[in-house]
Amino acid sequence: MSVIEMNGLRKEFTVRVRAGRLRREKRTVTAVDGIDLRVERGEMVGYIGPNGAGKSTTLKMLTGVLMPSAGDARVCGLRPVAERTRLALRIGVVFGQRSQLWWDLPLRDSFALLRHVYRVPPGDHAARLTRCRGLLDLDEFLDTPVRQLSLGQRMRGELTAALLHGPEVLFLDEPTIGLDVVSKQAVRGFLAELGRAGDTTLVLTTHDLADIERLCRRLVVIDHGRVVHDGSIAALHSRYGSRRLVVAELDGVLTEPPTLPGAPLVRVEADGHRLVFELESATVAQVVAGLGGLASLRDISIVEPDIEEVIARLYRTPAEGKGPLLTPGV
Ligand SMILES: Nc1ncnc2c1ncn2[C@@H]1O[C@H](COP(=O)(O)OP(=O)(O)OP(=O)(O)O)[C@@H](O)[C@H]1O
Repeated sequence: MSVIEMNGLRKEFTVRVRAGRLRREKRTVTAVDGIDLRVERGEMVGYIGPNGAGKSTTLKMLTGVLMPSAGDARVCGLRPVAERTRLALRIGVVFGQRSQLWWDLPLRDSFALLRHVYRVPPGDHAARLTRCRGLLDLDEFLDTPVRQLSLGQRMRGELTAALLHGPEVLFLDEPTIGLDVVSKQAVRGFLAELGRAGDTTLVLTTHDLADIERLCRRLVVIDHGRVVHDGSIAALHSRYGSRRLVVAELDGVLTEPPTLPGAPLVRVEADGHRLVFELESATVAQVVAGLGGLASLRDISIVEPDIEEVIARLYRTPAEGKGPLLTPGV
């Protein structure tokens, strides 16, 4: 059995919108539009999409905060809303904008309280806390009231709080939003370590694609509440035709642009001393060999395709049958 299952999961909101100077009309906003997805134990899934795509709404349905309008979700075999209390013992949730810590208490006391809330055996609690203290460098601010923590420190506290009861699934909504480079690295390193251990399933929404590149082998992209891509980052690159580039620095300048089979020349820079080729079917070795016969090579480098660029292209591509987000209500 998959640890997360969604079958035709759908969520609509009824909103009132202005329709003229004094009139207001009811409209239905389709936030999640029939998602079918399975996540297996130990997977690390990046769940991304443009603003308003339906990411947070999906996570809220999976964590029992929101009731689906239609379809069905199961997390750890449980129905999130109907079995919310049981589910809470088996999942951890970190929502970047919200806190599960006690504002006036030092972190250490929040952690102690959580042990009682979740009825965690003292030995398990102590072992998990020791691990988090080491990996997330908590010791410096363990005795500081949460209200005095910086965002990065608080986020490290939130991650710890979400893990102390040993959840099987961890849902993270924008865990690195607003963090400085060092805190981001700490959080990513910690999550990567958690993923490597293999017993926690991770679902992560983020607008920071470096999070995804660092952490997730599987990428689910949603737009207008529908899945528009489900697969690896490499699959995304090949689907959108993004290829690696080879940049060759030459000692001299060629009189004619070189033609290399399987590696078209995409641009010439530095007054002809730098040539950039796209690797279509040729290998780097073939490009080097082909160029070596024509000019003296000073340096060669490979540029990986830029994920930001691919994702931007994906967001701009209209999904098949993508309807308007707002439909008149009934
Ligand atoms: N409580 C609500 N009432 C009405 N509309 C809502 C509600 N919550 C979300 N929506 C709408 O549902 C759509 C999806 O919102 P959601 O917050 O799930 O998107 P998101 O992908 O998480 O976006 P972001 O990246 O901006 O956080 C949006 O059009 C949003 O305005």
